[in-house]
Amino acid sequence: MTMADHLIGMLPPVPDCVTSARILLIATVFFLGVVARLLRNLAPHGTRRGLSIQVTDSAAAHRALVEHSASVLNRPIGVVPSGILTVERHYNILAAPYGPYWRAVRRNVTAGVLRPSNLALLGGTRARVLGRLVHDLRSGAPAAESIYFSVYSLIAEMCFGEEVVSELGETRLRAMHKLQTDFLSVLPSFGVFVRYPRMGKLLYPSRWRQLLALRRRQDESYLRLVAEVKKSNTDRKDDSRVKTYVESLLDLRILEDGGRALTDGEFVSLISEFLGAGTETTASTLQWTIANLIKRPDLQQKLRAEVDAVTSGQRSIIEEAELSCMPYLKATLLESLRRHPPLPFVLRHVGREVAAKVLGLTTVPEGGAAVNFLVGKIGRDPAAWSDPTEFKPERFMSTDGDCKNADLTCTRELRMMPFGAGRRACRRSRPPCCT
Ligand code: HEM
Repeated sequence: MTMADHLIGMLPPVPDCVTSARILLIATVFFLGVVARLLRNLAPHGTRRGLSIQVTDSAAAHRALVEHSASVLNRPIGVVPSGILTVERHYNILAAPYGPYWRAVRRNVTAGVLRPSNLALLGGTRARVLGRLVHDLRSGAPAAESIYFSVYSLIAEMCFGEEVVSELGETRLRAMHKLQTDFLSVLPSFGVFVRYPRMGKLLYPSRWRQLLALRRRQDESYLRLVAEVKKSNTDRKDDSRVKTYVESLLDLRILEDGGRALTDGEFVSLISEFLGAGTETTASTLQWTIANLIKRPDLQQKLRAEVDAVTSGQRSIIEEAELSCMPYLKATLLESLRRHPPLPFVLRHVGREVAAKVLGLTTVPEGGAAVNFLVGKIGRDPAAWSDPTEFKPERFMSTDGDCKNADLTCTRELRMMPFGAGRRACRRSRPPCCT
């Protein structure tokens, strides 16, 4: 007997037409209930309304992400917005399931373009981009926009190379940056197509068309640049320069998958990720750091004194090697990453057994659950940090107190994790003075 039958059974005998009306009413209420639940689950911003577990305890995060990192290797596909691009296996690194492809593309970026020795060779590019940023800010250009575009230009050069980017020109580079920000701002609302592929397309046809159009524009602009990198590579004799990200992707072979090269779809996903992940995180960190320095002229003065000491007050550019002699700059960046981590949480798919054993959760369904590790809250935990909401770089200057909390690798213990933790952490992309 269904719930509707049960309810009808409880009704007193009434004329037929009234019974039909009641059945219709009950059926309508049930139907509306089902539709309401469905729509709640299809919430436009991609937030999962089902089982959502949040971890704010740093010891539990360390146990799960570091001590049991071999068991929590994947992100929950249905909840990661970029998962939408994986429908045809066009994985980026972030969304790729653990396996040969993930290992190959991750190793390629960490041991290649983001290798500290490689980054050290980019001093000239950084100086040029910084010079243009200072010029833009002095001429009154909007600060946030200028910071984001400067970082984007730097990451674009690391991706395609100086020659290809300068041939592209500023107007077209700005258009590409706009495409990237448009894409990132609507990406969360596309999560619905990953969780409910058929129903999502049926209920949100215009959003689906918007996704396809954005992806097509990415295909067109990135693949054209890949072709130009390929062409300029064949013409070039000089091997001493820094290898760009696209060059490394062109050389990459997935050995455990028959030694295949990357597909066009994978190229587009990986380039989009590199430009997006590299720009948003770095620019947001810079923006928060500058905002805090503007609010606190006393901190600005301390930093100025350190810069003057290193450059003897003569130069506006700090060399890579000099960064290790700048403890106050390091402390300021660490404090910025602790107080305002660009990614406020990291996600993992956690199996039922690990959830019970490591996190003490006994209600996780058989297939496991999505777990949010709240990076922001962990970095502001009053049990681990004194005055956690204050912006105090000094906490990282002493050899005792909060200073011991600065281990960004989270290997031994975890008190802040702006770069995540465990095998899926963002490695090798830390600011050079914070490694
Ligand atoms: C201030 C700078 C940055 C911060 C704070 C940051 C933060 C993060 C965080 C929190 C994660 C998730 C880690 C986890 O799940 O445990 C991540 C992953 C990732 N980040 Fe970064 N990131 C930064 C810069 C960059 C840059 C410059 C790039 C590349 C150009 C990059 C590429 C990636 C990639 C590819 C992943 C996915 C790693 C994987 O799933 O294996 N990040 N990042």
